[in-house]
Amino acid sequence: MTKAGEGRLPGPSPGVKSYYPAMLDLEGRPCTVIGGGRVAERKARALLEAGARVTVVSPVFTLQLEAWAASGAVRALRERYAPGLPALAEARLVFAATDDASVNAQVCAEAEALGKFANVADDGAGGGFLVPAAVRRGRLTLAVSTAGASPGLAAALRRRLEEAFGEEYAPYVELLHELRDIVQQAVPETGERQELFRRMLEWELLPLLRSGRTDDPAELRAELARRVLQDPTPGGMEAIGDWLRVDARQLGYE
Ligand SMILES: C[C@@]1(CC(=O)O)c2cc3[nH]c(cc4nc(cc5[nH]c(cc(n2)[C@H]1CCC(=O)O)[C@@](C)(CC(=O)O)[C@@H]5CCC(=O)O)C(CC(=O)O)=C4CCC(=O)O)c(CCC(=O)O)c3CC(=O)O
Ligand SMILES: NC(=O)C1=CN([C@@H]2O[C@H](COP(=O)(O)OP(=O)(O)OC[C@H]3O[C@@H](n4cnc5c(N)ncnc54)[C@H](O)[C@@H]3O)[C@@H](O)[C@H]2O)C=CC1
Repeated sequence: MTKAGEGRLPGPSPGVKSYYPAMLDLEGRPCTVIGGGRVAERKARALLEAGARVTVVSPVFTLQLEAWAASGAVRALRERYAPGLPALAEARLVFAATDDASVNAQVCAEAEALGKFANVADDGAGGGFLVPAAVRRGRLTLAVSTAGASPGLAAALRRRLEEAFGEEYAPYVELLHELRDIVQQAVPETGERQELFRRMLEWELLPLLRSGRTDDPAELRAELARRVLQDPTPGGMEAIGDWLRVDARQLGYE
């Protein structure tokens, strides 16, 4: 560990664009996509998955965007982009996804002037933020970005992550979340809590949760919660680890 004041000042490596990774809560927040093609549809889909209020602006939409508009999932404004658009002024995030580079640049400039972050489909360096390729497993998100160097590589790595981190991670993370809440209530001392969390990560839960291996993740969660509450100590966590191994053997994995 370096002492305060020592070493190189934090900053991007020379010559390499260094983006700041963040998880945005867009639930209920207005976001506007300019354009109605394939790329606009992909951006709109990700926004809907995040619970944003989505407006799309374009004279023409894909069939999927049309369907979302008809069902009320998105608001569709059938017009070409022009500066001063209220849907842009009210948006938290702006996406320029038309096939016209000059329109995308205009959208980007207007968003910038209004102090908004924009994503520009044909100019990664332009707008303020990029969209990474992402794998979602419940509360777990794995995101990959190449800072615009190769979106195809980001997508390929996403596919590899999808294989390596299966659906079982969703109940796994849910389980850790629930047990974490329990330990936070039961153990007042931070250092002790950290030790328990560390040991929980050593439990062999993932093979148990892999599809078809345990009947009911909620039942397993309840049983683990009971055991954690009974003995919230490092020894208790060790004992649960042993119990899980025995259980795993009974289920026929070892
Ligand atoms: C800069 C960025 C801006 C942004 O859009 O945020 C951007 C820009 C551009 N993409 C282009 C092409 C393609 N993009 C994809 C796919 C994705 N592109 C995404 C993000 C980003 N793309 C941002 C950088 C992300 C990063 O690097 O970190 C993903 C990850 C997320 C998403 O869009 O949802 C999503 C994969 C999702 C997934 O599969 O999981 C494919 C593959 C496909 O379509 O299947 C191709 C064709 C193959 C190829 O060209 O590689 C072109 C050239 C257009 C042209 O030449 O005409 C530009 C413009 C330029 O490079 O300047
Ligand atoms: N960032 C990314 O992931 C990718 C970006 N691209 C880039 O994104 C651009 C768009 O790609 P696609 O969606 O496949 O094109 P597309 O041709 O399917 O769709 C273009 C859309 O822009 C709309 N549009 C055109 N002028 C407009 C205006 N003045 N106001 C509002 N809407 C307008 C059209 O109505 C159409 O809906 C491409 O030209 C390419 O440069 C391409 C592939 C991936």
